[in-house]
Amino acid sequence: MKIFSAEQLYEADRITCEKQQISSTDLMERAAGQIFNWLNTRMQGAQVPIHIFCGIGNNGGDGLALGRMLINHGYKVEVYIANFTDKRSKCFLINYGRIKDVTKNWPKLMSGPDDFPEIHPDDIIVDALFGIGLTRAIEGWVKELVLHLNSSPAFKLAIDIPSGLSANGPVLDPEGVVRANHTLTFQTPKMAFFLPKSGQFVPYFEALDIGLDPQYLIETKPMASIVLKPEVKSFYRQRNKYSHKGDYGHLLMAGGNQGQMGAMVLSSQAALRTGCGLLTVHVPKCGLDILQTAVPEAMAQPDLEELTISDIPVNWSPTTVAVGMGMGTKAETAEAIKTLFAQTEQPMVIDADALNLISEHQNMFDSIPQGSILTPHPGELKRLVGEWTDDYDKIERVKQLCEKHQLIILVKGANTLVIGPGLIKINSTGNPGMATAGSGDVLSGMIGSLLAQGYEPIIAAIMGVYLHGSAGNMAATELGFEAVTASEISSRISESFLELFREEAPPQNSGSKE
Ligand SMILES: NC(=O)C1=CN([C@@H]2O[C@H](COP(=O)(O)OP(=O)(O)OC[C@H]3O[C@@H](n4cnc5c(N)ncnc54)[C@H](O)[C@@H]3O)[C@@H](O)[C@H]2O)[C@@H](O)CC1
Ligand SMILES: Nc1ncnc2c1ncn2[C@@H]1O[C@H](COP(=O)(O)OP(=O)(O)O)[C@@H](O)[C@H]1O
Ligand SMILES: [K+]
Repeated sequence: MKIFSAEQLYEADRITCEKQQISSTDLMERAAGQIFNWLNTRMQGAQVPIHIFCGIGNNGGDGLALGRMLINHGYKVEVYIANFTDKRSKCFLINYGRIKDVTKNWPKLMSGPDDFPEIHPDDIIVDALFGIGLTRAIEGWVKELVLHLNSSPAFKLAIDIPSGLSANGPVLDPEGVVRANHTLTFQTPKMAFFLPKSGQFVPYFEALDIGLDPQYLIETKPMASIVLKPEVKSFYRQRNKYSHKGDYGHLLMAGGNQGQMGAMVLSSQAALRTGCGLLTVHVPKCGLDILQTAVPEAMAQPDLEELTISDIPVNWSPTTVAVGMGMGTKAETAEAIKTLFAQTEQPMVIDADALNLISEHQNMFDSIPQGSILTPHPGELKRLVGEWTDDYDKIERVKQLCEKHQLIILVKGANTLVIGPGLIKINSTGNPGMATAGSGDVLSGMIGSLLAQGYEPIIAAIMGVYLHGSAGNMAATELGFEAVTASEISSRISESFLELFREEAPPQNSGSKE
């Protein structure tokens, strides 16, 4: 599913009106109609007071049009206008006129805190103050209005985007954002819904189809796209009946040091469960027995050193390499990584301490094989790209690094981003139970395994992240967030593959029909 910027959505609106020969007021009518259908399906005429708070732009116009539709269907509605300027949009004005035609209870013009209404906890608030046209933080008494709405426990439904959030820009003032319980957004989700600082304001959302021009939506390169099951399923490659283990790649996994051998155990198990044909682990001598006992399927190649990694021989040409898990950052390990990069051309997975070493020796960037996948957690990422000012600055820094060195870099967390040259993919699986020791090691093993099986690096990254999150979701469903451990995620990798091919139950009632 694509994510467009506010600018692209305005363009989509314009082209839609032009091609479908409708006015922007007609398009607003369609949009408000979808919100009405959604509410009407759920409320079935219930006389719960609905308070609609409108701004003076087109988001406010949506609120007015919705108010009229609800009034026409006998709902109990109060409409308020935050009358902070007389620069009202055309569609707002048309809908302001139209609502006056259907009720004697005209919208109440608010010009300060004295006009704020009391809201009963069981009422419903509709937030139509600002949409994607927000250009600056909400200030003055309108901000006080947002605080007033936020102080109410009433259910809050945001139209298009919670007021105070930018569609694709940083949060300007976290206090001045409506804390909506649910957001009904038009056509496609907004970037803000998926990034940590702004996503917290969008706990639940649904995208309502308002019939924007399909050609524009298909042909326009989005700023990002969300990875959903059908896409991952399309990547999956069936196994040939006559295939043998040599067809599924030989992964070399290097890492571990005294006290952190578990990371390698977790990665190895995850790699095997993800399907690579052969696995060789390279660990310091002290880890040999641990690996051989915990993961009997893997072959083990001991380092020359007892306690740490000092060389990673690849003269036997593994299909690919995953390096760094629990590896430590000793000087001899840095040398081993440098040699590994110099001797390897094919893309590899680079995680954890290998990333920390690269951060310490920035000249190593130039020798990382192109197409390699870097899997930093937030701390490692900060060391790689420096301190960022906001989520968008973080993405920009990662994008630049990807382009400069032709790499794929993950921004891990809720909605992990897979960023590659010219592309941002947003993962849709995963849960906070996965914020647990070793879950990143499982992910590296999975991606390394997919890479070894011949999936393109970008596909291996997208697929690995999706399946890892899906396995985590199954673990959380069965165990609850707190009891999710990396091993529990790993043991559900098989389920995550099977789930790709499970048929969905048909939707009950989407509420988004016209
Ligand atoms: N045909 C269309 O263009 C459609 C527009 N739609 C609605 O239109 C919305 C966008 O409408 P607008 O572009 O009119 O913008 P908004 O309604 O989001 O904002 C209104 C105006 O407020 C001003 N403003 C921005 N930040 C402010 C601040 N902090 N304090 C005070 N004033 C501020 C801006 O000049 C902006 O134009 C969408 O989010 C959606 O709800 C929908 O009806 C779908 C169709
Ligand atoms: N709140 C969250 N929601 C979803 N996934 C999460 C969340 N927190 C962490 N994760 C996932 O868990 C993994 C954690 O990786 P990482 O921090 O590298 O773990 P470790 O270093 O312990 O192996 C990542 O894949 C990340 O996306
Ligand atoms: K809004």
